[in-house]
Amino acid sequence: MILLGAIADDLTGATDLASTLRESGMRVVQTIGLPGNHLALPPVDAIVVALKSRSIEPELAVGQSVEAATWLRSLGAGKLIFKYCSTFDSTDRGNIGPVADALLNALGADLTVHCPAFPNNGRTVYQGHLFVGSDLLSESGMRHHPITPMTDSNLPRLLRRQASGDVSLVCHEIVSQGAPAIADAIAAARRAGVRHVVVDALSERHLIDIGLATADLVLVSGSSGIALGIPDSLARQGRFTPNRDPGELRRFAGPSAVLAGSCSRATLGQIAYFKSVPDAASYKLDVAALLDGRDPVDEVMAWASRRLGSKPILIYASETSENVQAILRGYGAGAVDRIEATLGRIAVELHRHGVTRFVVAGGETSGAVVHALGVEALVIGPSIDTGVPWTYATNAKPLAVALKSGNFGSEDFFARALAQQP
Ligand SMILES: Nc1ncnc2c1ncn2[C@@H]1O[C@H](COP(=O)(O)OP(=O)(O)O)[C@@H](O)[C@H]1O
Ligand SMILES: O=C(O)[C@@H](O)C(=O)COP(=O)(O)O
Repeated sequence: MILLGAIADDLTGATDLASTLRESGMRVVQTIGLPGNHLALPPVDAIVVALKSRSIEPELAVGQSVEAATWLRSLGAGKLIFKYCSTFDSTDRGNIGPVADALLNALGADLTVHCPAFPNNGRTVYQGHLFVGSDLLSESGMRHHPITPMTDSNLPRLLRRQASGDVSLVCHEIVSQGAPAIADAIAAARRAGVRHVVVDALSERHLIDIGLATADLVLVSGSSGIALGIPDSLARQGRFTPNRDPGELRRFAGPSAVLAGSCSRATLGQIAYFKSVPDAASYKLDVAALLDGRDPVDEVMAWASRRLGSKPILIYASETSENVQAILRGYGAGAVDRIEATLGRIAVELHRHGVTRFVVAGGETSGAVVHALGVEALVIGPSIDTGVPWTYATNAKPLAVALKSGNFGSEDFFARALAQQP
């Protein structure tokens, strides 16, 4: 039996949430999609189901999310989290509003809260407006996102366009008074027939208070920040005792490797830093040659096998956004799938050559790599950086993976991750 279930709309977002729960003393497993019945799981307090539902058709996202919710409830989860991106990645068609509505219906619940704030990564909500650092969401890089361009920062307005039922705001003036004031405001919203309540949050303190104030809600939604207060609120209800070591660092013998397909600014900085580390070796895939039909895997493996075990290695396809745009103009949108598939095949070859620890940069890239490696579920270990833990495959021979959302991690992330797993 589990206490808590979560449905995440992407893989690295799921890992981010799972890591937040683990940091509060929960034993957590993340499944890659909805697992089959055969999957054997260790005893855990929470399960996070990582879907890939952020940008698929709303009907599909709704179907998969409800199926995941039904499974999590059948395992005993008394409370569910719907995790989406801290930049509220969605369009007027969804998928945040439709999925939240469908989950409310499936759970027989009347109201949920929404809070994408993630203060540690600069995402805050003030008067219902989402900020990325000091910029409104609509003035951040997210306004140019290729699939979910965010041109409005007003969360209640965004939700009114996507969801059914009334939307209201619990603003900073109330949130800053603490959990009882937030709970009163939510109760008033419920009496007024509101279905979706956006809650301001500028700090982790606010998020913890929101967790305490929503103890009786069966569904909460937001970024990983929404989970900060939940273990504590379950503990206060006498339902959870934090584990002293909820997912220890596991050390596996064998070499390690970094694979990067993310082209985000943070990842490009991490690659540049890694290349400056004495003794580290890096290999840049010739993406144009790959897309012209030359298979690079044998060449990469010849390069890697000379270094495996003696040096930390990085293999990457990542490029600046101008170069990526040029590749996409030249080779079409299908290019990204071929790059992802190639990194997946390289991961399989490296694993066959004894690599037991992978650091992977990029949400889609991580999906391709864990899929290629046949990973079905990951036990969550200690965090390397905000939102990025070491994780351990439950069904493969010794295999540790650190899946990094493109935007996450400090400059020395790769080197630091590998240093934790010497
Ligand atoms: N040189 C390149 N040119 C074009 N696309 C690339 C290149 N390198 C990687 N990609 C693709 O860019 C995408 C990056 O997305 P993702 O892995 O989700 O990273 P992030 O988390 O930063 O968004 C992947 O689909 C990857 O295959
Ligand atoms: O909430 C967040 O910012 C992350 O958990 C997340 O979902 C990141 O998504 P990608 O940037 O698409 O990896």
